[in-house]
Amino acid sequence: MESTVDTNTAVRATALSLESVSRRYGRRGGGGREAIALDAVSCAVPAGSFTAVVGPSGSGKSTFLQCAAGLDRPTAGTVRVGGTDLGSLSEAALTRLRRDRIGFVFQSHALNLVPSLNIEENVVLPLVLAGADPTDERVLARGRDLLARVGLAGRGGQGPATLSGGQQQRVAVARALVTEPDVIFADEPTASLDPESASLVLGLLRDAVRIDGRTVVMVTHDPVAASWADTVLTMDGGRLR
Ligand SMILES: Nc1ncnc2c1ncn2[C@@H]1O[C@H](COP(=O)(O)OP(=O)(O)OP(=O)(O)O)[C@@H](O)[C@H]1O
Repeated sequence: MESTVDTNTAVRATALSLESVSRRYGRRGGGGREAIALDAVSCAVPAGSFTAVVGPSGSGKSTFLQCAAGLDRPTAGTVRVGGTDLGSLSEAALTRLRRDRIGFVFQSHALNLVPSLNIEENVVLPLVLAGADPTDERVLARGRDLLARVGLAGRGGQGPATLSGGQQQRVAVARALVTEPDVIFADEPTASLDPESASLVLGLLRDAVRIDGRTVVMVTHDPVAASWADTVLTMDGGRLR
């Protein structure tokens, strides 16, 4: 096992930190000005909190999430997840960190789940990718427990296509919880849902924070969704307001 988790309590109390993180994009074809999607952004997200990142279109929300979650590498600055400097990791180590210590819920339920796997297999997929035996009773029990938690007990043997969009997003939340990650990143998780389904998904994310002490960072353009968070970070022109 890699000893990447810092045992210093002060460090562990911050689940995610960005220090002067910038992400610049060169103009296509090389001419003209570069785009500064993130401009020296610094913030510290405490463990066990629910943070929403809001702001107008093009303000840098997606770039913030991509850099914070190790899906993109910043041009400058430092991102730490659970005390680990993502910039110090090789691509392979970064992939392992994303798999084991970060949970993801994406915007489109169609993109979240693997259609060829049943619902329970989707939930335990991060454990199986990390080497767990999918037939191990403890793995199966964990999948069943999480499906019950998101209100889908007994549906594990079905395919994702048999569920509504809102139900599929609840499966995605269950999967994001399965590894007990340091941070769960949610990118517009309710964008394609009706208000009732959206409330169920947001309630599950809030419970993950309140009951399990998980840390959730959610990008949204929806003020109602943002109102479920403890802290709202507002982006404007690549900066935090
Ligand atoms: N691959 C890229 N190449 C060039 N510019 C980019 C690229 N990705 C993003 N940008 C620019 O960076 C800025 C921030 O984009 P970003 O997608 O992070 O904003 P956003 O707040 O998530 O927007 P939206 O709410 O519309 O998704 C925008 O000006 C965008 O045009």
